[in-house]
Amino acid sequence: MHVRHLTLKDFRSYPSAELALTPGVTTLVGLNGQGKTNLVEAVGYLATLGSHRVATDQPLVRFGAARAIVRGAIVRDERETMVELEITPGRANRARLGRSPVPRPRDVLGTVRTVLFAPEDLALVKGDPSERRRFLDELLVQRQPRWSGVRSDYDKILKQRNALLKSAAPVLRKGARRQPRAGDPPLEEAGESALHTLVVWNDHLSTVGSQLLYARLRLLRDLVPDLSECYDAVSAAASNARATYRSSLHEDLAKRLAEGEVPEVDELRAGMLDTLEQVRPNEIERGITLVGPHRDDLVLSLGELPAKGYASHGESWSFALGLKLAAYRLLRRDLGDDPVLVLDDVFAELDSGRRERLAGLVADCEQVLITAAVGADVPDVLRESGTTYAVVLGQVGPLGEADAPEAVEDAPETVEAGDDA
Ligand SMILES: Nc1ncnc2c1ncn2[C@@H]1O[C@H](COP(=O)(O)OP(=O)(O)OP(=O)(O)O)[C@@H](O)[C@H]1O
Repeated sequence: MHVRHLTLKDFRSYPSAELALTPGVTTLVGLNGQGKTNLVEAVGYLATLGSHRVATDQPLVRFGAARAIVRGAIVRDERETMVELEITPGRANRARLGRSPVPRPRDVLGTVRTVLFAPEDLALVKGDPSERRRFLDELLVQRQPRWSGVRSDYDKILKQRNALLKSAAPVLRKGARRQPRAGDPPLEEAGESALHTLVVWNDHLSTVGSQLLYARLRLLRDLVPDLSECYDAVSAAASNARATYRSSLHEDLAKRLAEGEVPEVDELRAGMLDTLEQVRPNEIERGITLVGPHRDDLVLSLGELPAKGYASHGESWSFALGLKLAAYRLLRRDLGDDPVLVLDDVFAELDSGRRERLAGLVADCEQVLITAAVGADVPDVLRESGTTYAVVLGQVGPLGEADAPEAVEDAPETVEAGDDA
């Protein structure tokens, strides 16, 4: 698939912009702060309803404007679909597919799929577990959009359960060490009722949580062989790069998951319920849910060593890139179609060997969107086979022969993108 046309209205720094795109490689070159990343971020938003740079929508709306619009014409199997998202912070976002509004923005997921690699992805290796969970879950949703609903259900249940743990802590403490069984002496009424409510939330949490966990484990099983290959291809080393699942379930089950086993959903659900019972006093003490996919992690390792804390800077880059390229391959295989590959500000961070090898790996992708402050950082093989634009103060124009930053500053005319004309 590819994006044929991108329209922005009050998105980031753009009052308005129209950008025509073609299959193959498009490189956007410009000095810092000119609006290159804003353009590819918009493409990513169409695919994920989120940004790789910020967790909320507010910064995506041009400062002073009330709402932003991102619209893309997406071509897949020679059929074109228009997808439009209206971003209104503080209110429900709206979406259209073709000419028709859809009930919820997430109904457009799957129209365009992207794999985006950016400097922020270094956090996949060096950052908190939440970064790796997000990577897995976003890939899950790109693979099968219905997981977006499951994720959101899980988050809602978790929120409610945490609220209960906090609000009912004093009464729950009294019954914390007790399993409610027939014949037990009664707790005082409030404690009894809170405990039963907690048991109901355990049920919801484990039902939805086990589905999410199962989906993650299957995804990981499919991703790992490509991860090792992609890492080696980028770094030209035989590294044995691996990713294993670290679960918050009880030790026996967690050990099996770490070994790559994917038990049935029912077993995961039972394991989650058991573990919730075990940790109940601790949960009540702390007022948070300690078991479930939201507490899990992905352990990345190179040979015998964990990547986090041990991998060099270059190795960490290769690892993050390996994960993203593996995600690309997985989606390509699953969909029988290429997602749009976005490489945002990546080449400047890589040594020349990694640049050239990455170029070789992505040259056959249906559409690759690249941003770079210095055009010369992007391997010739990519720039020569595709189109290069200069981005200057939010204007996108032809670059011509030269690609030095000075030349970008002097880019003569602009096409397609412009002010609020
Ligand atoms: N919501 C917003 N409203 C107005 N301007 C914004 C908004 N968000 C970001 N900007 C501005 O957009 C400009 C361009 O940002 P962008 O990240 O696209 O630059 P870039 O060309 O990719 O630069 P770099 O090479 O440094 O990564 C920045 O100067 C930033 O201040």
